[in-house]
Amino acid sequence: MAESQTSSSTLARRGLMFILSSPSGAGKTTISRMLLGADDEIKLSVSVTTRPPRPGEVDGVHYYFVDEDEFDRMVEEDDFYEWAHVFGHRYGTPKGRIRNALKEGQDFLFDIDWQGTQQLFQKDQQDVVRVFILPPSIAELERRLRSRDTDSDEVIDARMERARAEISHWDAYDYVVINEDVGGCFAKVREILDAERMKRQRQTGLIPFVRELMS
Ligand SMILES: Nc1nc2c(ncn2[C@@H]2O[C@H](COP(=O)(O)OP(=O)(O)O)[C@@H](O)[C@H]2O)c(=O)[nH]1
Ligand SMILES: Nc1ncnc2c1ncn2[C@@H]1O[C@H](COP(=O)(O)OP(=O)(O)O)[C@@H](O)[C@H]1O
Repeated sequence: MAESQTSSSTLARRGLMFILSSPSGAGKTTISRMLLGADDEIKLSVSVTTRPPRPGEVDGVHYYFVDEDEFDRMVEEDDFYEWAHVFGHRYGTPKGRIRNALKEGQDFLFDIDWQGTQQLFQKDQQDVVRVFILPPSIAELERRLRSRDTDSDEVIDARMERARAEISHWDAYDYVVINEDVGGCFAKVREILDAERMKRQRQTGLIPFVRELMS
């Protein structure tokens, strides 16, 4: 078969900003890590935080851990796409090289809260895909936070206090997935990502491809 100038399997496309949010403990970190492990085309947007690292968290991989002064400096120098106060700490999305990489077809995963989601959406509606993960019940949410064994009782109580407020933002998302069993939830999140990649507007290589088909 003669090789065509434009192959359908290598069509250029614009990258997307794939946001996963949930009340704390519902499983977004678990799903994020599964997605990053399974899919080479998506990279984590590593946030900057003033929260201390949890055991096993690596600076520059899970977060950039900074002190209050460093965070202030980054705010002053306009280094953030968005930032927010969450659970008494500050979290922000650094600008880095995201804009240019999107043009080159790189996808980014954002594990950020509803405030950050709103800000990113206002800045860049066409590239943002918003997914909200819900726990199957409040009792299970609390069980998961306790079983994770990373936070004190006080911190867990504060996270549970906030859970209802966080859940109330569910309708500001494009997709809502209930994380009952991890495998099922992960499969649904992947389907969403795959379908969003196929959106006509994102497939920038379609115009020359179709032109060639029709010529
Ligand atoms: N707005 C915003 N929220 C963030 C960012 N990074 C993390 N978060 C959110 O901050 C909250 C607390 O995160 P974390 O301390 O890692 O605990 P988690 O709830 O167990 O994931 C979560 O809702 C995250 O989605 C960020 O860069 N911007
Ligand atoms: N579907 C699930 N069933 C049971 N446990 C889960 C499920 N999803 C996540 N977990 C566990 O619940 C805890 C909280 O999940 P995590 O991904 O850290 O949540 P988040 O990032 O939303 O705070 C972790 O110990 C994780 O292993």
